[in-house]
Amino acid sequence: MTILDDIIAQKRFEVAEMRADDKVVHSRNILRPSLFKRLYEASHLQVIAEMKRASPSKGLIAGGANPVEQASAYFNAGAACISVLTDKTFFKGSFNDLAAVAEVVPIPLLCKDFMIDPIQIDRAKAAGASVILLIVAALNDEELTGLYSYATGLGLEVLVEVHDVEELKRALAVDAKLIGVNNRDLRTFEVDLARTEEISAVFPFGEQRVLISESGITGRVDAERISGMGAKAILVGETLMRSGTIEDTLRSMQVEVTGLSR
Ligand SMILES: O=C(O)c1ccccc1NCC(=O)[C@H](O)[C@H](O)COP(=O)(O)O
Repeated sequence: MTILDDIIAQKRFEVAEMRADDKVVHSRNILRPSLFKRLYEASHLQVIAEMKRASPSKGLIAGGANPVEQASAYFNAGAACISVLTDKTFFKGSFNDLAAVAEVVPIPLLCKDFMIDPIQIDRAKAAGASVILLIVAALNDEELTGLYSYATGLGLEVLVEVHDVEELKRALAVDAKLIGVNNRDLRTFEVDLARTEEISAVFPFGEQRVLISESGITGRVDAERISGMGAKAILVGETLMRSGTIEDTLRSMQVEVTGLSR
């Protein structure tokens, strides 16, 4: 069993609980700008800034973090999108965190969770998300297609996460526009920015798609390296959560995109 298997087993249990319980966290439904458009048109690397208290690989990162304060700092520094980890068991997050952030920032909002069932997508939307995550490694082709069309049918954008070229092919088969490469192997926790390099070498940049690099990004030097690969955005959690100067740290990563991205 890998950690991803453990997480998915927990999600099956949570989905059963959601079906039995009609308690839904609602947020005001604010119309948010398109994340795809924002990233596609960007000349500088955009930051998807994550609210992350803990993780399976690092344990406690910022246990007492306040999602509203964190998101406000991200917004003030020009984040393109805010990602909120809503998983409770492994990341100490919640849909309440997402709903609280939705109340205070007007930019795209990503519900970062391990989606295996439409009811989770309903909950994400109700809590104010405008973007959801689908992890190719956690879904078969039928599930990926079904959840992708369910989410887009609700007017949500979908970030499809891949880790290798085979998974990229599966993401392209559902016509994903926002494709994230997770530099962290979710089975072994090994982090290597070369994962984004590998995917960027075969990425169809000419087809109105954007490449996003996720995980293990520690600062400006990493951002410069990734911008040279043609990625339009980075998804950053731990580095921002541990920073004593969140706004400066975030701004330092908004470097010019130097790679071929269109
Ligand atoms: O972060 C983990 O340990 C982890 C383990 C298993 C599944 C997912 C995991 N993280 C989710 C993410 O994708 C990251 O939170 C996100 O990309 C930000 O990563 P980082 O900047 O390294 O905190």
